[in-house]
Amino acid sequence: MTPHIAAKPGDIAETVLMPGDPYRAKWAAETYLTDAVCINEVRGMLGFTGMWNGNRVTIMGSGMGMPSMSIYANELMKDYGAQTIIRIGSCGGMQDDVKVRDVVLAMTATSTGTPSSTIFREIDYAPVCDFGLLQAAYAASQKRDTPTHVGSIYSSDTFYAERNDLTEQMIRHGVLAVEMEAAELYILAARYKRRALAVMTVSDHIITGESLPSDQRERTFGDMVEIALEAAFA
Ligand SMILES: O=P(O)(O)O[C@H]1O[C@H](CO)[C@@H](O)[C@H]1O
Ligand SMILES: O=c1cc[nH]c(=O)[nH]1
Repeated sequence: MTPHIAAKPGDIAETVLMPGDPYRAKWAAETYLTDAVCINEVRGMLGFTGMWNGNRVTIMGSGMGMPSMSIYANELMKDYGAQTIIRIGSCGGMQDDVKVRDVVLAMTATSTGTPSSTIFREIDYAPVCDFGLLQAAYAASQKRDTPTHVGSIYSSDTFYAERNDLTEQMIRHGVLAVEMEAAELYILAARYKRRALAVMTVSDHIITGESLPSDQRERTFGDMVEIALEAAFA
């Protein structure tokens, strides 16, 4: 047990899928896992362990933002031995050809800083995903009709951005989408020598202003869950 996770040692699988939303975790576990058991309810951060295609998987919320992701990813990697964490998130499209409901695979995540920034001092560290997971996720995506984009994303500290100039620079430099957790997840995976990837569905569009309702963000992003599961066990 840790301050934020009540699961017993062994209750959490080596492979963990993490949406920000704990109720997306519940939906994904009910939809894709067999014999799923709830392994955490502390602070409402629901987590479930079950089986997918003969493989043991945990699906657990990370909360919103990098400080929250940092707490859960640290405890999962350090105290529960998680070897692979795949974020299954929503994101805001930042390019004209990245449409709502498309899938984004994040090779790297830019930020203005993460909870880990202080240890890097003057280094502008470049967080990067696990290449094997990325390859496998891309292969899984190509078996589906949903358009999938691979490239860089922006891990922001704000959902309601006030700095339009930063958004403009991200768009100008080809950043595909904005979300709020991947950069810190990639940094922690590098530190603990584990595998990480962010697989996301576009829920909003920064240029067009489109926005899906909360029930769709919670329960309809199945392609990304399937891609993440296939990639984890490829
Ligand atoms: O849908 P999730 O996985 O929470 O991801 C995105 O949605 C939240 C903001 O609405 C942030 O956590 C952002 O990263
Ligand atoms: O962080 C996020 C997530 C979804 N959509 C956004 O615009 N931002």
